Amino acid sequence: MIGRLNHVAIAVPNLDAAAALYRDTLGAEVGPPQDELDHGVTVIFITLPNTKIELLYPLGDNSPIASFLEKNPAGGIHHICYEVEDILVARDKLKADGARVLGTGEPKIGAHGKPVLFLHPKDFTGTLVELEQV
Ligand SMILES: CC[C@@H](C(=O)O)C(=O)SCCNC(=O)CCNC(=O)[C@H](O)C(C)(C)COP(=O)(O)OP(=O)(O)OC[C@H]1O[C@@H](n2cnc3c(N)ncnc32)[C@H](O)[C@@H]1OP(=O)(O)O
Ligand SMILES: [Co+2]
Repeated sequence: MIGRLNHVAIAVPNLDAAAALYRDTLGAEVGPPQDELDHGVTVIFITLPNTKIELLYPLGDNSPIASFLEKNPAGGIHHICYEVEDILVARDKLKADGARVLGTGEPKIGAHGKPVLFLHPKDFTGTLVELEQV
């Protein structure tokens, strides 16, 4: 059901410092910051030859990454995002198999303008999974 790896997201305590590390030290193609109010994060995408890295920084009072950064003050890998062809078909199959879909259970529009959903990390070997319809 899942397709390509769309991105690996890393929560960071300092977005500018993380962007500089990827641009200047690692020589990667680093995009501009995007505020995603609906998701409570500011993101920067880093384009690699075979996938993307999504740097995440909290935005607003109820950011879903706030407690993650409290527990991991230096930052860390927050989620992985897999592409799916039909997010509702994928959601319904996963729910039928017992997986917990986070939030309202309805897709939201993600940073690429496409529908996304999140799956509980406890149901996926301790890894928060994002699905993005492509
Ligand atoms: C920019 C848009 C979009 C895109 O297009 O790419 C994005 O990527 S937005 C990214 C931010 N959005 C989200 O993460 C939404 C989904 N996340 C959530 O709903 C919550 O973060 C969460 C996963 C339900 C966790 O909520 P939280 O309040 O932090 O709960 P707990 O601290 O109580 O955690 C419960 C339990 O789960 C473990 N946990 C939490 N986060 C992660 C994680 N990222 N990876 C692995 N495990 C995680 C946490 O440690 C707790 O475990 P126990 O202590 O053992 O109970
Ligand atoms: Co993401």
